[in-house]
Amino acid sequence: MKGYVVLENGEIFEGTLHGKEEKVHGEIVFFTGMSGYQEVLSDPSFKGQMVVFTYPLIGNYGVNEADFESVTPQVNALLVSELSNEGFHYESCSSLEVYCQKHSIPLMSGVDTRAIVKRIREQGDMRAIMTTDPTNVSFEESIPLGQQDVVSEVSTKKVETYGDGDHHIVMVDFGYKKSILDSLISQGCKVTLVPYHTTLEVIQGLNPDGVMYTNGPGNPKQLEYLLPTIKEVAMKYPTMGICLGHQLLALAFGANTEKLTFGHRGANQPVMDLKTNRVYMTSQNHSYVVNEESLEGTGFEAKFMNINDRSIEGLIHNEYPVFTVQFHPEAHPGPSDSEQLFYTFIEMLQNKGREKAYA
Ligand SMILES: NC(=O)CC[C@H](N)C(=O)O
Repeated sequence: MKGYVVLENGEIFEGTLHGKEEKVHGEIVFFTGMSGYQEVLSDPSFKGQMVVFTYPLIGNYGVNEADFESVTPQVNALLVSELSNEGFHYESCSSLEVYCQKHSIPLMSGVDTRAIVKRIREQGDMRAIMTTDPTNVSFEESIPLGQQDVVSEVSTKKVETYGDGDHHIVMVDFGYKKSILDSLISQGCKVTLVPYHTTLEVIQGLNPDGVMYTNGPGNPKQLEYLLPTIKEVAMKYPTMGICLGHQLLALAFGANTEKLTFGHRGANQPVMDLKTNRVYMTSQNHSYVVNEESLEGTGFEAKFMNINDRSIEGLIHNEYPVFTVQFHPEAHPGPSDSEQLFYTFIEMLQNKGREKAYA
């Protein structure tokens, strides 16, 4: 069936709509990895977003049982240039189209993805509506960008423990990727997953060795009411923050965040370690960044920088054993160049301080 995506700037792009016919609203963003569509569609940080893939052929290795980042799909819609329905992989158990149909994820193929991406690069991430009737759409029905309350939709509702390692980590869930949990368990951790609004008292009651603040969807400033708790926790326990977790820790200590014109979403973002000048290729998925000037007086200093646009990619605190990354050391999708940062975190717990962090 013919489908359309209507951008907030008024432009309309057409394609073939597979599955769900009803109108879908979302923020339209683009992902530049050549593979990884299965991790993308199940990463809770994409909640509320329609993802355009810049790689022209999507679906060619099917969908398997192993590579989901969460139990259910998270994206609002997918837009691809050419859709492959072959699963050229021994682990494939479904085609992308069948999977999306089964889970009511609207998938549009045959779209001029290059043109949409160029528009987003010029005008920024914007709202969009996917529909079969482009004459009957209104953006008044969709929430303005940065104002959606998406974390409460994806965060766990209960406290659950995974793994049985020696280091006990409380992982505060803003929409965690399964690979973060897997990375911690493989580093010898027992992980207690808690809801995003868990209080300091509850965390203390769990008696952790360290705390992990996870990735998650939306604008970090929507969660301003959590900042006092986050700061108190970080002053008490060795703490690591990934992506949204990084942004929230920065805000908690008094720094500021801002929205990029178009986000970093892909599997090959070059990031420099400012202490060693070593460059890592990283997996990324974010719209917001910590503003460098705002770090003054927070005790945080920049540890990692994006080589493409010089934005802040990670922080280390001068006084407390706290470090953060804007990128995804757990990879999935993308390179695992920076995976050792989980080991750095474990060393930090063992030293009960930051002396060995980033040694
Ligand atoms: N992956 C993430 O945690 C994303 C963080 C935040 N939602 C952003 O877009 O910047």
